[in-house]
Amino acid sequence: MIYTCTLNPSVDYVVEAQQIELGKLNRATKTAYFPGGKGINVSRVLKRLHVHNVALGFIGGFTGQFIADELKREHILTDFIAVPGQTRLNIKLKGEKETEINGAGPIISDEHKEALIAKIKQLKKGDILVLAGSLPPSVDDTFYVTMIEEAKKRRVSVVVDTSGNALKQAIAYEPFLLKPNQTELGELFGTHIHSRHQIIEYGKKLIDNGVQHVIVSLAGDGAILFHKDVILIAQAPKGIVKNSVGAGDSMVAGFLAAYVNEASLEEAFRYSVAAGSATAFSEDLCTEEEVHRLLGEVNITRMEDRV
Ligand SMILES: Nc1ncnc2c1ncn2[C@@H]1O[C@H](COP(=O)(O)OP(=O)(O)OP(=O)(O)O)[C@@H](O)[C@H]1O
Ligand SMILES: O=P(O)(O)OC[C@@]1(O)O[C@H](CO)[C@@H](O)[C@@H]1O
Repeated sequence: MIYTCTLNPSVDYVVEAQQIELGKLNRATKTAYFPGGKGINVSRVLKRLHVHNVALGFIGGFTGQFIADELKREHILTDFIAVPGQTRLNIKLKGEKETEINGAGPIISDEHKEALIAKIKQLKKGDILVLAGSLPPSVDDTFYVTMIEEAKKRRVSVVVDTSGNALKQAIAYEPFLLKPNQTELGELFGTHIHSRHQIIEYGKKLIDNGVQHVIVSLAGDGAILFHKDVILIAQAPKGIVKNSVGAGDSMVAGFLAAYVNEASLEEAFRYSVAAGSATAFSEDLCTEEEVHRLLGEVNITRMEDRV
């Protein structure tokens, strides 16, 4: 079974306006609410690709209830821990550019943290645990390490899609998959990445440190996959971007969906990039139909074998 864990879910409030001027009254042309947070997005895309999964994490208040209701409506299994306070509301402004304002999230007590660890202790060999998104302010960034340690004791494969220190600490545990974007890859090594050459250099370093698969996502420029001696470079399909929120999460879901269906590495990567782009070209997350439509448009080349 695949479990996703979103410590800090969100209701994503998408607001479209022709132009947005700070300090003025702006009128929206369109608004929408989506259940969000990175792990929840992974769960929603997995489900659309017919892969059963369970969404774990902390939810609270009317915003948390909205998430639980929406996932139920989509027939996604959940095992959330209800906490006092409100799940955050993240604003996604779509004017000439995309601007995001993400909330902080509720306070999580030690008792609730322990309740989540108890759920991780129930996982079994062969399960996959996806740890995705930021931590609420009251949760120390070593909390991911605690979860990873419990998962690894039980031979559960761990996927990590977060940033900052939490991501850095995860590397020592040789996760199954990391999906940093270019900025996050640079942050991992305390640098800014400006060239393809640097992406290759630092991607290889992650593999040399024991990470099993690394996908560096490059938005409209596609992605690069690293695994053992293999480096695959994908060009993203071209299209009109409607909402890139969740594109990275869709990549993780696409890769896992193909992996559990025993696709080859190249096919899993193709599926991953198609899912990311299908989400970028959609208002909500991708549909299976759109992913399949884009598969043939993902061009993958192999870099010569690593020495
Ligand atoms: N403009 C675009 N055109 C085509 N594909 C895109 C575009 N933006 C994103 N994608 C697809 O989505 C994938 C992930 O995008 P990106 O690198 O922006 O992830 P991210 O930074 O993790 O995003 P997020 O945090 O919003 O989920 C890309 O590798 C690509 O396949
Ligand atoms: O604040 P975090 O946890 O880093 O990111 C949260 C978030 O921006 O990520 C998802 C898209 O990847 C959105 O659904 C959500 O609002």
